Amino acid sequence: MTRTALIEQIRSKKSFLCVGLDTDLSKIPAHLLETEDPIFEFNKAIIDATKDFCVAYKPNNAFYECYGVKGWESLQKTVDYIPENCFVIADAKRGDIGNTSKYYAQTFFETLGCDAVTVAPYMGEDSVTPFLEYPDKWVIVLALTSNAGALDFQFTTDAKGEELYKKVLKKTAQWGTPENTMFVVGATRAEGIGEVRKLVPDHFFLVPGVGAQGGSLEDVANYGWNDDCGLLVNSSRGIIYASNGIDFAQKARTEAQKIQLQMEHILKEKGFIG
Ligand SMILES: O=c1ccn([C@@H]2O[C@H](COP(=O)(O)O)[C@@H](O)[C@H]2O)c(=O)[nH]1
Repeated sequence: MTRTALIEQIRSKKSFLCVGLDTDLSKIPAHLLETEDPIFEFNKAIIDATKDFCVAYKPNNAFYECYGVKGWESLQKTVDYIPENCFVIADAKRGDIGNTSKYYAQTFFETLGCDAVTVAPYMGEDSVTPFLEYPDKWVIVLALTSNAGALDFQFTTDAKGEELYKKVLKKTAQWGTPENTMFVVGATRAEGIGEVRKLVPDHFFLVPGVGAQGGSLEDVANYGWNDDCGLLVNSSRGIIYASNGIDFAQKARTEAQKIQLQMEHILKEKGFIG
């Protein structure tokens, strides 16, 4: 999906919500466990229930790969089921020497058919550029993450007092363009989002950390907004596990709609939609 098409989806759905498909067999309703493919059946119901309120879905690979071939099949069926007008992110956090990254790119863009894949940039330019060779596909670089461990490396400073995450941003932004590169910035780091926005004013951010991790949507919008919205805000557990009963899909729909309405309000306030 192109940037223009993504922006158009945000305008028409009045939403910049990404629903995270972190589908955990120990958390899904018991009745689904009796089906042939419980992960896919759960995802299918969640997608049907939330597709009116979000512009993106983000399956996290860990929840699928742990089941081997069967997990990959559930993932492939899920990606194939996601409507055409939704942006699909493989949250796989890959990146390796160039000739290996090339095959990761093939996996997520050609075989699986996702629009974007998350990449850890620690191995540098040759580990990221193979993902940038696909037209209309995206690399989403980990920049400032939402977890406690972000403090271990990302905020460490050099002799001039510059934090590592800022160096990573400045460098990785040069490898691609705002048409094929996004950055992961955690919602739990509101002021950090503002710092990142200063360095990369034009790029989209994928922002995990609202909902279960406690980040604030208002803060994200205040610090991370740009003229094209520039934000895809993810919530996984807060939506998909709103209930673990028979009503799970309906409850997920209600949660997604709640966030979409807050987003609509923000989009109006910013003058992005009428
Ligand atoms: O900094 C990061 C990068 C990735 N994630 C991922 O996003 C979702 C968040 O799930 P919630 O249930 O909404 O907390 C999950 O897949 C993480 O692996 C992140 O949280 N922070």
